[in-house]
Amino acid sequence: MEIFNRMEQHDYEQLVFCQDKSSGLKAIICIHDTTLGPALGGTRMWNYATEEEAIEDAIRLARGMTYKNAAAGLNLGGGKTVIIGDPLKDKNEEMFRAFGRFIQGLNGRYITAEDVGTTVADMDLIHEETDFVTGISPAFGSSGNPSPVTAYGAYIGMKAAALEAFGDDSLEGKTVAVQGVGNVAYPLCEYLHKEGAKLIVTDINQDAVNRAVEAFGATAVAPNDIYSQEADIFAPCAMGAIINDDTIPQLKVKVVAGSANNQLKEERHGDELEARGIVYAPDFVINSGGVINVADELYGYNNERAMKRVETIYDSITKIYAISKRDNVPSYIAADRMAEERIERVRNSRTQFLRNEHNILSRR
Ligand SMILES: NC(=O)c1ccc[n+]([C@@H]2O[C@H](COP(=O)([O-])OP(=O)(O)OC[C@H]3O[C@@H](n4cnc5c(N)ncnc54)[C@H](O)[C@@H]3O)[C@@H](O)[C@H]2O)c1
Ligand SMILES: CC(C)C[C@H](N)C(=O)O
Repeated sequence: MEIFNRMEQHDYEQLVFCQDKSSGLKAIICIHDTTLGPALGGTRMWNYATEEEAIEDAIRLARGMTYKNAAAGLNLGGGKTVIIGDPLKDKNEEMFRAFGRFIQGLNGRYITAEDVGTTVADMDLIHEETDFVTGISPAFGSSGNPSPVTAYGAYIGMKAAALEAFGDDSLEGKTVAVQGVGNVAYPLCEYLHKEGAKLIVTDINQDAVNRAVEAFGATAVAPNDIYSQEADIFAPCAMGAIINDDTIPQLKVKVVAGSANNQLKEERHGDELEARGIVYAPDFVINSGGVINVADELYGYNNERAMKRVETIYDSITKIYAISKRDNVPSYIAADRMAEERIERVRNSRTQFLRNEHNILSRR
């Protein structure tokens, strides 16, 4: 990979490689854009097959956070970290503390939180070394695990998408095919079950599947069969790039709405969904509940204030469909525009000179 060429696409600011031999830490922090504020984005731990795959994931996820934070109205830029390793086997205290020191070295340009493969306990270890971490234990006055809040945001975002597709936002009697029943999707299934939706679930982890079958009477299917189910809604809640040339022709649903990041393998797959009349709820908007919740910690966590902002996901998804119709563009483009316009407006208003400790007037 030509790293600088790759960074020039979409104008990435910084890529940081962190290595600590004694703990086995191999982490890549990517800061995409800090126009709106410090880059906030989670840390993913995953057993990547190659370093290139890990870099690519960090890069794609970091840009997603820029758009997510901008669209959510947060004063935060976008970044993300990937740690190379198996979260079930390779974690240790020293690793997360070493990682915390690398974050501290960035002096607030990057703030972390949970993502796939990391937990509140991991964030607490990072917190031993730096304050630039969120999603730490409620015992510290923090918001804890963001996943249940992400799930709530995904649920109300799905209702907004249902309104667009079916003319009614009720999910009662609708069949939802859920891919991955992990930290976000399990509480999402709980909301759906409570509303009377029928659930079809899959996961590569059989225990996760069994839990959902027992708790919600869900129908279990094999991982590769989830795309072709006779369902109303497909909820991707596992990994990215699952809306692609192989899966789109299998879809029989009217809505794609789930928590996974980077659902579209390429942008043209968003065009393809639109061409098939499938209502797509743009991922970085529908899954922004978690970051909205952890970002509130930066002001001194207030659950009521955070949840009020999470509620706006419904209106944001509705607004995206309105922009999509007004501008005659697919919903993923409408969502991108919403985020990009905010970043550009702030970028332009930041051109005035502001005196601080590091400029030409600092000794005056
Ligand atoms: N946790 C959050 O607050 C949050 C916020 C925003 C976005 N997201 C995104 O939502 C998605 C899920 O996050 P999570 O925190 O629930 O992660 P998780 O690891 O708890 O759950 C993911 C589940 O997907 C399963 N899975 C992985 N690959 C699969 C496949 N090919 N087929 C079926 N199942 C598969 C895993 O076994 C796991 O049970 C991720 O893309 C994450 O980036 C999470
Ligand atoms: C909680 C967040 C900071 C990170 C979350 N994993 C996301 O992708 O939005």
